[in-house]
Amino acid sequence: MSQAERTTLNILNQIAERTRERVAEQKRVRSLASMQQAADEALTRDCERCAAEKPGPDGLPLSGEAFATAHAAAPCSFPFEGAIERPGVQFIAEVKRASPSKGLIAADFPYLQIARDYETAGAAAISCPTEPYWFQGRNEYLTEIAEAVSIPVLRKDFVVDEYMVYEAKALGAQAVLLICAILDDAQLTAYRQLCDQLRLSTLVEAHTAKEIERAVACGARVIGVNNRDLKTFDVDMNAARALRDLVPPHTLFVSESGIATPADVEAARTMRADAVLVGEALMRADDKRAKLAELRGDGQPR
Ligand SMILES: O=P(O)(O)OC[C@@H](O)[C@@H](O)c1c[nH]c2ccccc12
Repeated sequence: MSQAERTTLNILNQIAERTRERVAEQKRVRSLASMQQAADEALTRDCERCAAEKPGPDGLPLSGEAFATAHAAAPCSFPFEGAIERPGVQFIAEVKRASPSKGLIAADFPYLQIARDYETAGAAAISCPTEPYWFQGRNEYLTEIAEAVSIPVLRKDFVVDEYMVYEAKALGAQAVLLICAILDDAQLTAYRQLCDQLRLSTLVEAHTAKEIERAVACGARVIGVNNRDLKTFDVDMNAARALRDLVPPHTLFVSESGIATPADVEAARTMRADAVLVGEALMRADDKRAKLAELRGDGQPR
């Protein structure tokens, strides 16, 4: 697609279109089969870790058939979901250098330090954009962050191809964002099920009642409403509240974007959100731990 053709699309579709080109470029460098293998290896490493947490009667990790039986009875958990289903509003803190609506947010970008600060400050999970052109993200940030912290990491990208799901697993993510507005029903279901197989959680993002319906239909266990309309960048802090009741009771609910004050977090609490996804307000704060404590409304930084 030419630059001229691209500029006639809304920003979300521009990013999705550029992402399809990015995946095509990547596939030339590394095949789908090779990416699938890397994802499988990451899954095997997860299962080994999970087996080590279920030692046999002799205290040694289970192996072979004993492991298979124990694993079938109690498969590896989904740590991202475990982290945000804890009581109270949990924080998914975003490590973001730039965004299409705000341009450069953090000229100084010590991403590992930021991720560690979020973890010490009590964030439940980290969101890491890997989109290179509008968010200035990098796959390496995700891999390094996932190694540096023990809380789960969400890969924030514009998934438009199964390749990106395998890649998320290979990079070390525990969760993947799926945006309803750029995927059809068949893709939503296929990618969500693939995530299940790879033991990746999905945060399925909706912005309209119809999209919530589609998110539920694809089997989403975690649904997020983006308060920012990705087609216009307009932020409406009532977007999440307006759609909240359409989300079934046992589905985890995340209010995303525009959260900047303790009152915004309080609003999330009153709408029974399980988590908030916060980027800019944290990224602009010099002291991230103090800002998280302020947002949480519990005074002292951790
Ligand atoms: O920086 P904010 O306003 O706190 O928003 C964070 C996050 O919700 C936002 O980056 C986001 C949510 N969903 C997305 C989808 C694509 C790109 C970006 C997003």
